[in-house]
Amino acid sequence: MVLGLGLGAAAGAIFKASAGSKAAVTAGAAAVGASKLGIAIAGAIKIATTIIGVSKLAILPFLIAAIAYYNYDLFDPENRPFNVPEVSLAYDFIIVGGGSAGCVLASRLSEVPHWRILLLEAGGQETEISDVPLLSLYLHKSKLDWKYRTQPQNTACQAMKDRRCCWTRGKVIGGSSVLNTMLYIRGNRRDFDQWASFGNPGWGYEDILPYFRKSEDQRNPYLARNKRYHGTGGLWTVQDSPYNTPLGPAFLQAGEEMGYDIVDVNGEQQTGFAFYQFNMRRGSRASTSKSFLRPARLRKNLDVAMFAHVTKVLTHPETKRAIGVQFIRDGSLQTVYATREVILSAGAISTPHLMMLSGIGPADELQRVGIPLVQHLPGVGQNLQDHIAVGGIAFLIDYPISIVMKRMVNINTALRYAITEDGPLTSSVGLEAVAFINTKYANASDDWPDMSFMMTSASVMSDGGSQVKTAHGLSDEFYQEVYSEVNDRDVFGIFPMMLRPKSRGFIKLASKNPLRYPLLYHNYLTHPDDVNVLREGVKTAVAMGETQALKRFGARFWSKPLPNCKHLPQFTDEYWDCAIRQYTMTIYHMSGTAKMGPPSDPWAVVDPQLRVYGVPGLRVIDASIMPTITNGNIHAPVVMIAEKGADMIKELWLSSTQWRTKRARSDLEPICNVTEVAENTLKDGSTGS
Ligand SMILES: Cc1cc2nc3c(=O)[nH]c(=O)nc-3n(C[C@H](O)[C@H](O)[C@H](O)COP(=O)(O)OP(=O)(O)OC[C@H]3O[C@@H](n4cnc5c(N)ncnc54)[C@H](O)[C@@H]3O)c2cc1C
Repeated sequence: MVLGLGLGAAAGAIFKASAGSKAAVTAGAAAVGASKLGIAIAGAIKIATTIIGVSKLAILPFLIAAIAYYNYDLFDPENRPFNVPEVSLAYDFIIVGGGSAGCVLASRLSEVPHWRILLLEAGGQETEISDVPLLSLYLHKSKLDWKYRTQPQNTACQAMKDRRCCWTRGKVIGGSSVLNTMLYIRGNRRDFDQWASFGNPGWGYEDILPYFRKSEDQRNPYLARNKRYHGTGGLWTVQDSPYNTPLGPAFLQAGEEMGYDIVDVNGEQQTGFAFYQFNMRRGSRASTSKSFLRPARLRKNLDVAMFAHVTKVLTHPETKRAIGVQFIRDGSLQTVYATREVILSAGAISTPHLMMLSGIGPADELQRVGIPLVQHLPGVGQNLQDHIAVGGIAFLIDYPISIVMKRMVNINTALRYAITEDGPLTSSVGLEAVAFINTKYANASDDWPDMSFMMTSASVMSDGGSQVKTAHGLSDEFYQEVYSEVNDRDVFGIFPMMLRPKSRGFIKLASKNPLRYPLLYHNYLTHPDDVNVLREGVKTAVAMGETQALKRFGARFWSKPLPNCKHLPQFTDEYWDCAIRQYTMTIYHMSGTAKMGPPSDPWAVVDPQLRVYGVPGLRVIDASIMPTITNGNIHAPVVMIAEKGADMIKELWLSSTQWRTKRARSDLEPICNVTEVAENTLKDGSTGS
């Protein structure tokens, strides 16, 4: 029906809608004129529908028209970052990858007015749709996603097409923070104390806690009162979801029934149940691009170049110093130089990939594909860690209260989202509450739980087998047999997520062609302890459906036997051991592929200052540096790493004698002479393929 209205009519309908709540918008609209506004709305609709595909969601044009009208860009004080058409010959710092970490770095480093910063990002701008929390699953497999798939393996993801897990990654300014579900979880103090104990001074919990507080703008006054753990006034908003179903409080009551406390999971004690804290601002996504980069967009010393695919880090042939990068943009191979540092923030897949393409990595692996060795570092691409959960653990209920997409996405909810910034569209795909609990394999007195429950007022069948199934890459046969008969029914779901996996995957090169994706080996559930913990997690999740708090809604576990496990008696350990290998769900927390460690650790790729061993002038600052994955969703720790990384860079360059001496001569003079470096590099052929 909405599509039938057509673009003009949809926009027209919006113009007629009551405009009262945003005075500034109304006043501004008069000044700009309806025709310009109409053009802008049409433009927004075109961009967003091209990216997502209009056939997927009939409401899309109307929703975008509403958002574009009520949040009209011209009046947004924090508009999108500029995309420079050309980059200069050289910058002080080049940041590769404008994702979660890259945007934080660009913002923090450009605070130093005499530094020139370049941020190179392979993707383009965010869209109106990527702002809408309920619709994030529509971004998977869209143009904003790199669409990685792992190599087929027998240990997990057996229910997926070709037995390959889908590893969604953001290809857009803001990176995976534009596609994620915005859950704000810092992890456990023991994670960081363990990092320090591995030989990484400065990374203990008390060292890193100030960096969590620094970025945070906690909008829940009750949580914000606790100033030891929470910050206010930072660039990154953390708020409660504006929309919860009655299932949200029921999850917490169920937790109490099970003997757990209601806690602030980012505070003193992690073990317990809580409502999620979200990186949202006024009900919309607070990506790192929006939160960190937009406030810096007018800085003269910061250039952001989008659609720039970096293919190689250039190193000096004698000193091995990183001196610049090559990238493909507008169909041509370009070179740009860094006079101080190149920083890799391309994420846990692309960062090790780029290192190997540049000759930095395991010598035998580079030799295999014919890349000349610059620095042998066996740990590059190894130590790959991720959090996995079991998908499809769903409970039918008797009341029409859960997130059923058909019911939730309509003109009313679109207007509610655009005008009052709340309603079902502000729900992050139904995620309402979180639990950190102990299976029998954890020591409960440690407050270092080994299992997290992500509790949702929806599940895989809540959109009738369309987008969730596609996002997770489930095969048609599997979905059809297990879930199709409960399409669009009211349900809730629990994703039991194993927190400290012992299995380790790896990444290797498919070829020396930089545009070919690397080969990804997840190795999920190859360690028997992981199987034990995940199995116990599933059993506890199923048992949780038996609590009074959830039984009140008529909760009953959807126990259709899984195709490959039918031969095993249901509810036995053998059955669960089979089941967890079917609908194995990544929580998209790839990390650890360029791990931080002391020089004595042969697998360490970066030192505790995040500098790459053996390659001066090159740092890695993103999820790759985690020695071990943190105990919870990892986005907040990635932002913390970037905040700390930026400070370490400032400490080095703003305090070093070298810098001060140079600075005395001229504030703008770089450490090395760009033209000289460029000429030498070209002469010795380092810029070649
Ligand atoms: C679907 C999804 C849901 C998630 N949900 C949550 C959640 O709710 N809570 C949570 O804590 N965590 C969540 N995560 C994880 C979290 O978002 C990521 O761990 C985090 O964003 C990683 O940050 P990063 O900076 O390491 O990488 P990214 O944010 O992925 O940034 C890497 C950037 O580099 C760019 N890039 C890559 N290669 C190149 C190249 N060759 N040239 C130029 N640019 C390049 C990419 O396009 C991207 O913008 C989720 C992730 C996904 C994908």
